[in-house]
Amino acid sequence: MADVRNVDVVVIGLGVGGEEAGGRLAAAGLDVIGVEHRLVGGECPYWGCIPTKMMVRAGSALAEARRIPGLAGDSTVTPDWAPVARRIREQATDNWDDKVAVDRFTGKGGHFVRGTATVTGPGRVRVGDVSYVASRGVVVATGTAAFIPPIDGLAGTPYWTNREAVETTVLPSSLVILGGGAIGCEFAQVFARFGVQVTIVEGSGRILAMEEPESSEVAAAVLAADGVTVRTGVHSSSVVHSDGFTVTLDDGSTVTGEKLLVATGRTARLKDLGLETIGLDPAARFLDTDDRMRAGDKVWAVGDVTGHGAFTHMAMYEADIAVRDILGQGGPGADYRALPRVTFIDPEIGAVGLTEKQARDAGGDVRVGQVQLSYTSRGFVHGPGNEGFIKVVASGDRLVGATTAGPAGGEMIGALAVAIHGEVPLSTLASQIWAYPTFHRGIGDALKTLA
Ligand SMILES: Cc1cc2nc3c(=O)[nH]c(=O)nc-3n(C[C@H](O)[C@H](O)[C@H](O)COP(=O)(O)OP(=O)(O)OC[C@H]3O[C@@H](n4cnc5c(N)ncnc54)[C@H](O)[C@@H]3O)c2cc1C
Ligand SMILES: NC(=O)c1ccc[n+]([C@@H]2O[C@H](COP(=O)([O-])OP(=O)(O)OC[C@H]3O[C@@H](n4cnc5c(N)ncnc54)[C@H](O)[C@@H]3O)[C@@H](O)[C@H]2O)c1
Repeated sequence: MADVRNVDVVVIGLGVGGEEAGGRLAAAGLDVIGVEHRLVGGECPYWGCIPTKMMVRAGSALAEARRIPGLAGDSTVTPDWAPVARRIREQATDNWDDKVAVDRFTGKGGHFVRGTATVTGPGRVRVGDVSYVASRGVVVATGTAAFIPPIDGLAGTPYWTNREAVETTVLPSSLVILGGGAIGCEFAQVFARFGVQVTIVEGSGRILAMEEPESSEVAAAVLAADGVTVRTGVHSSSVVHSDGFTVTLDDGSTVTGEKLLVATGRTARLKDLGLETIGLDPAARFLDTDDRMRAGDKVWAVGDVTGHGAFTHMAMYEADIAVRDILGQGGPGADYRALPRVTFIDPEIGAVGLTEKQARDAGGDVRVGQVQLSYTSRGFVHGPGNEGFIKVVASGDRLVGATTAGPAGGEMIGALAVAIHGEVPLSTLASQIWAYPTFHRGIGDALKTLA
């Protein structure tokens, strides 16, 4: 007979979104159960954003040092993975121990339960032998796992996902990466800069296919300059592992690598959650939500599971909306027009809102402006490492999308996100003063070319 406990809210999954929602609700005085079966904090701090950006930082340091000749003298660069692996263990992940994060949650008044949660009915969640009955409701924040494509021979081989790639203390001599999205490209550049022979196999016609075609071109050029082989428009038909991996592609060619990293997208963790007991489809790719993050009666969903964009800032944003709704505080509902994202290769590729194609498909009077970063004063001064561009997409008298690729591309995009979020008229942007000689002054140049 299960032990039954009455509470206010159960949060399933204490990753980025769940920890934010649960912590805030507990701090507001609700009786909150937070359930996590792995590590509190989720993918971002342990196998995602934080450790991978430490890797990117290390790779960028090597690249900058290699740019010294011609700019500032001579340099000899000897890459060593040991400090990167150490920093990931000691500073990012506490060796994959979440004590600090658990204390952070309980310090706000949340009740932490380590285990796997299953929904058993409206407002009801079971963890082990305990059934929780949540009077206010349940927040589903179970995130995503790496999607493993059904490639002949792949299952059962010791392939890497992002988790093994982050945890590695020893670099392979060669690496095949399946998938040229953000994960594939970020890892490819880092590992290549540390001397690994990297091959990306991307099924679609271009890497970073979700972004502007110009972003894909810049990414392909800089990855090639770092020694990465990029194969696009080919899928792998089979994988064989013996000493290393041999991947056969559907054009009959093969690529080989000591290791194989699968970076072909993510799958929402919804399957074994018991969603059918509350009238939701466990086979759905993502959970449909309204603008208050409600997925059903007394059920909220936040973060990667909603499919609005697998980003930490999205999980935090949606958690905030759900918290306000549960607490009856009102405020603005979800608005995804100004969703920013940054692919952390060098140059960083920042983007916000719609691509040119998405804007044209949506109809309206679409105009586009663009400037190459090397044509701006700051890009010229910067010299080596100044690859990139700024592209702005307008519909009517407002911006609806933008891309900022370049050094600090991820910082530049902030200005354009404000313009889109705040619906700033183009005439107001045109009269703005942009500091000289900054990279972001190129935004003013790009706006002048709108046509
Ligand atoms: C390699 C990589 C790099 C990334 N880099 C960036 C970046 O630079 N910037 C950025 O914005 N985003 C980045 N992301 C994406 C970011 O990590 C995710 O968007 C974010 O973690 C989503 O948060 P979440 O709360 O939705 O899910 P998660 O962080 O995945 O958390 C979900 C939690 O739920 C738990 N859980 C699942 N099912 C159950 C259950 N039944 N019972 C109990 N617990 C359960 C899981 O163990 C997990 O801890 C990256 C992702 C990867 C993989
Ligand atoms: N900097 C960041 O914010 C950051 C970094 C990493 C990840 N993320 C998040 O994680 C998500 C997942 O990243 P991702 O790169 O795995 O997914 P993705 O969907 O962005 O890219 C996956 C790529 O794999 C390709 N692909 C799929 N099946 C394939 C196959 N069998 N063979 C070859 N190619 C195949 C797809 O065409 C696609 O281009 C991203 O969408 C992003 O939201 C964000």
